[in-house]
Amino acid sequence: MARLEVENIHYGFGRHKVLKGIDLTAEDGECLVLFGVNGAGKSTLLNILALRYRPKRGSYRLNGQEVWDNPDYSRSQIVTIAHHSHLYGHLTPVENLQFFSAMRDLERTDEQIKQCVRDVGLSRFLHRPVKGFSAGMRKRVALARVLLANPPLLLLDEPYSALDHQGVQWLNKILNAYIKEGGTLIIVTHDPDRVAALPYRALRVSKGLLLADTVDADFREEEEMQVC
Ligand SMILES: Nc1ncnc2c1ncn2[C@@H]1O[C@H](COP(=O)(O)OP(=O)(O)OP(=O)(O)O)[C@@H](O)[C@H]1O
Repeated sequence: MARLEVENIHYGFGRHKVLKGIDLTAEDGECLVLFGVNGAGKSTLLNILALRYRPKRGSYRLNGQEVWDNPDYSRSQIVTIAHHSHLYGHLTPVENLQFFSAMRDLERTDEQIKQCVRDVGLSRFLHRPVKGFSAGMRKRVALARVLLANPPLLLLDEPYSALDHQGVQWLNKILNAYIKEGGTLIIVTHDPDRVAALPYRALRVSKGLLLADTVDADFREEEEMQVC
């Protein structure tokens, strides 16, 4: 369970100001989907929520606690799946998950770990090094970590990329169950069709701010890419 409260977050790279006063709240069992044009700042915001980037201004509280007061504990409450799946290529899915479990002090048994790998459709690949895997298979291994950790807060950056049709359906089933059990989920995607099966609140990162996604399509088409 995670209740997020973000207030007035600012973040930039050098002189390039990307986020200019982000306010965001998310409750237990809520799914937020972040949309926005390329370069709007969606991944930057996710990196802040994952405590990879520390904003110079603003506050970020998780269950009432300022995250930067105890960053190690805060990180232990979060699993992030970003563009790069952060797997060790020479290790098998089971070994990758054993390592992840040890790093997080999850104390999962080998059987629990194997079951998570089976649950993402990789039964035949339990003991093969990940370096030979396709992008979609790697994504499945990364998502097996979500099943293993069952974190209070889950941050997913383009989780559907590289997944086949069956993979998308399977992922949405897992995410629906996660939300129902009270997990808090934030997804970045460009594709509303992919998340249509989820009960979500749509937000849009635009011009450094986070807005309810009520802007009509004509306006969106006029939006320019916000790259520097
Ligand atoms: N490490 C970095 N160093 C410098 N500039 C960066 C860095 N990361 C992102 N930016 C810039 O910050 C802005 C926001 O990038 P970000 O990746 O957050 O956008 P995004 O909304 O996720 O885009 P996309 O939809 O293309 O993934 C862009 O202008 C980008 O060029």
